[in-house]
Amino acid sequence: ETKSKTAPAAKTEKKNIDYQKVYNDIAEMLDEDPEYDDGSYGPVLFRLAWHCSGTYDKETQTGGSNGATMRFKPEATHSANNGLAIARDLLEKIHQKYPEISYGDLWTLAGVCAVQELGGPTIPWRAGRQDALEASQCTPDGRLPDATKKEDHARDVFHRMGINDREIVALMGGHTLGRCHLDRSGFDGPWQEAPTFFSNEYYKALANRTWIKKNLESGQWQWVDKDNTVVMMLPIELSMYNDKGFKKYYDLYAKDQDVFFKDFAAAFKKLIELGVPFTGDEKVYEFKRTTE
Ligand code: HEM
Ligand SMILES: N=NC(=O)c1ccncc1
Repeated sequence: ETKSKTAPAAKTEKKNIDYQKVYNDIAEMLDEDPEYDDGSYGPVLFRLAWHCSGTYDKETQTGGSNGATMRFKPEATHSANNGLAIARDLLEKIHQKYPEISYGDLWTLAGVCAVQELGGPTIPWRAGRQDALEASQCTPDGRLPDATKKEDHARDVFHRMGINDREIVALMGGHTLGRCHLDRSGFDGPWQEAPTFFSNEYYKALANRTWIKKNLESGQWQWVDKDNTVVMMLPIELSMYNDKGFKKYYDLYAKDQDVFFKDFAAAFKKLIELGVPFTGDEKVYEFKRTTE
């Protein structure tokens, strides 16, 4: 697999981009349509940041957030990325206001903003991603995880990125936000009852709810809570929860939200920085929304 060609490594820092203003504008946009899903664009923006990063392969050093190759087919229209044009189109409005920012920096900053503004931990972020000039050869096929598979598939996908077992379980807590959509993935519903609040409820749901199988009109099946069938889990998620190597971390995060927040922030920073050619002298931001 060949790396996509990126623009000359123009140092993004020298473009004097006011990243605080970009952050504030993204934060402002999150709840601009109260009718969208559960009232926030945060979850779909956060999913974009993960999907544009989760294609990384540490052996071939291909994929990842550098390049923002989801702007091009086949990635843009791949079924694993169904629904993410909503996020890319929302951020295109921000990019028109700040055309100097790379798409990879914009998409990952939006993921950080979504988590932080929805109550999650502070995630250190730095600029340095360059826009690819053309599509990458690495499509999501086999790179992003398949919800219908089992825990060994999850390990294959994340270990390929260089993400270890504890980091995998921490990152799965990202499902505390948002929901599945039948018309995007064929699955349906949220993982917890407050899907626009970042918390450790995802782990508590796995530990405390009683799960039964539900067949879906898409032809897929998923787990639903016996007592509240709105709340769901994907097939792979109960397989992961019951895996001996993963279970101790699920139990830890269900008991201690502070440890989850600390581990999630570190793991998500690692994920969105996979494969990015940082020089090492980029400024590291820890954003708080400001009103300038
Ligand atoms: C085994 C790994 C994973 C699998 C199989 C998986 C699968 C899925 C599926 C099938 C959906 C539903 C998409 C839709 O119908 O809209 C989804 C949504 C989502 N995923 Fe994952 N995911 C995984 C890991 C992650 C990770 C690591 C994160 C972030 C750190 C993440 C964040 C999200 C978010 C925020 C949503 C909701 C998006 C929305 O509300 O529009 N997922 N995931
Ligand atoms: N978060 N992961 C996803 O949204 C997803 C991953 C793979 N295939 C479909 C959807």
